[in-house]
Amino acid sequence: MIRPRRSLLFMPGSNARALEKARNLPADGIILDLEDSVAPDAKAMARDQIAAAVAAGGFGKREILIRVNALDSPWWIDDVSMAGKVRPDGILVPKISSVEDLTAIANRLSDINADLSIRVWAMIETARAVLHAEELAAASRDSETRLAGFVFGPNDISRETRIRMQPGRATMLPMITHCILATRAYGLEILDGPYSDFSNFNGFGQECTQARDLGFDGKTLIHPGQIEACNAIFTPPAEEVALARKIIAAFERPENASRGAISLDGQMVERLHADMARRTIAIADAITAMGRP
Ligand SMILES: CC(C)(COP(=O)(O)OP(=O)(O)OC[C@H]1O[C@@H](n2cnc3c(N)ncnc32)[C@H](O)[C@@H]1OP(=O)(O)O)[C@@H](O)C(=O)NCCC(=O)NCCSC(=O)C[C@H](O)C(=O)O
Ligand SMILES: [Mg+2]
Repeated sequence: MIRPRRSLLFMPGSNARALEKARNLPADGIILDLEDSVAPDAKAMARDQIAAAVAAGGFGKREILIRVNALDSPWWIDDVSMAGKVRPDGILVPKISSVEDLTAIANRLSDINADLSIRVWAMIETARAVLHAEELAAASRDSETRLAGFVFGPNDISRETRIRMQPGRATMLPMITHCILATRAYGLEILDGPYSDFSNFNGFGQECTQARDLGFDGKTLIHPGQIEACNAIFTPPAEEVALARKIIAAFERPENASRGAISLDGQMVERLHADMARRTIAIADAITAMGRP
């Protein structure tokens, strides 16, 4: 099933007001954070607050992920145990660097008999994760890993590697493309990292457009003011959807039944374009079904 993931909004699990607001924000998904946005002495309170919020429900069709703490922290076992009980759509695990890390999470989920519907998302935000991106993506062939996709983490990458984050992201493009290729080779999804300068709407729009064109499925966000623009940029434009329907209709005509390539409005169109068109329509229909812009 195709699920729109244009916009996934992070919110600190310690911020009760943000958790309450989440139920009415037009993001495709919500990431309830226990990691970097929560101070060490607030971890337990945030865990309880997230558990209560997810158990209470009311998030509609929004995808709910819980970002647990990293495997080298003292909190991750309690975080994963809580997530296993309250059954979000998935958990997002920061600083995954090896297949062994994925196995540790899978084992913990299995030990607590966590529902199989809970998927695992890996943050790719260490040098080792980028270097091993293909190996990590390939681990999804073992269904026990529950791996659904990657979320790129530019801030931690920058912290560890000293590669600077710059407008246009020239410094990070090679690794971004490398990660996108790894996910697509194994049929996984990938979301872009957040844009921290949340009052810079121009810069944010440019980064969303770039993310879409690079092939990301959507972008993670840090402020509600980023949702609308992000949704608009990742929504297939009406003319693209109309063209997609035209391509499919053209291949369904009896005279084209045995043709691989046809001419449509002066352009060569092949069956691979019909495959792409079907995906565009599926995404557009899924967005419509969510009932929000
Ligand atoms: C960035 C913020 C700290 C800014 O907070 P604040 O100054 O309070 O914002 P506003 O006054 O503009 O807020 C207006 C209203 O919107 C609500 N709000 C704000 N942010 C959120 C949110 N993320 N989710 C839900 N609601 C939110 C406020 O409560 C106000 O509501 P109201 O009372 O009705 O007026 C703050 O936005 C924030 O904390 N953002 C999330 C930070 C976060 O989660 N960070 C972790 C993810 S990013 C990361 O970890 C990097 C990654 O791993 C990497 O390595 O790259
Ligand atoms: Mg990070």
